[in-house]
Amino acid sequence: MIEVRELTKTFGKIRAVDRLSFTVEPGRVTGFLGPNGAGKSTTMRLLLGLERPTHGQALIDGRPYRESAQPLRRVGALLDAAYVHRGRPAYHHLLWLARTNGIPAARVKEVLGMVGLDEVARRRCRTFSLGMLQRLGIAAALLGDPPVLLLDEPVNGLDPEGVLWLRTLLKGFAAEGRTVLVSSHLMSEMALTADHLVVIGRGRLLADVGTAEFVERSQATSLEEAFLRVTAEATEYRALGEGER
Ligand SMILES: Nc1ncnc2c1ncn2[C@@H]1O[C@H](COP(=O)(O)OP(=O)(O)OP(=O)(O)O)[C@@H](O)[C@H]1O
Repeated sequence: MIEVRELTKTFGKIRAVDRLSFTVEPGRVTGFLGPNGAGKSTTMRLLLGLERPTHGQALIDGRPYRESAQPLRRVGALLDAAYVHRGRPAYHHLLWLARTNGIPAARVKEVLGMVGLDEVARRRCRTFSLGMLQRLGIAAALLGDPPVLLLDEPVNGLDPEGVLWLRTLLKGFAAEGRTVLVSSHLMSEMALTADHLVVIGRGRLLADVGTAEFVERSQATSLEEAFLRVTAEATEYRALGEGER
């Protein structure tokens, strides 16, 4: 389980995450939504110990991620697909990750097959398209067969077959009782993939609710409409509040 408790992160005067609290339960896909700059990536970076909270806690199974001896076996994460050694072949990128986490080399071939990159595994990462890099990043996240997946906009750049494959994979993961947190701006895809949503705006929690209920509550006909309504209302409310102070 992922737990965020009263989490706050400021960068100078910018409050990227603002007293945010939510939990991500196992057994379902949780979509992490919010407009540009809402604080999704910062929250994920805090969960992975890549930033230190100004206040509050970001925990995975009750502990900070930094304390893991073999982190890839605990959490599979994809934050930025371009964050690879460009001169290294895809196979070696994964092999290096596997070796540092006590994962057998045979698993590298397995995940390359799972993400459909086996035929290009010996090519250097710099020759990869965005979609291929995303697949490589997902392969890295799957290496340790982790109980928790944390993916920041993994759908970007994937072709239609890749989008369907990822949707099936995430749902399958959740059905096995694992925990999945996935951010995306693609509302139609999130409507198909996510059972539950955590929606944030300007670092604050706007909704922590089932996907169907989120749409119903906003009296919208689609997730896109509900999302636009909820985030616009929050912006108006904040602007009003700030004007009154
Ligand atoms: N290292 C940093 N230094 C200064 N400001 C930062 C830093 N990282 C993030 N921010 C700011 O924090 C806020 C939240 O950014 P974040 O990237 O977490 O949002 P996001 O929801 O992931 O956005 P997007 O959907 O555009 O990816 C933004 O105002 C951003 O400019």
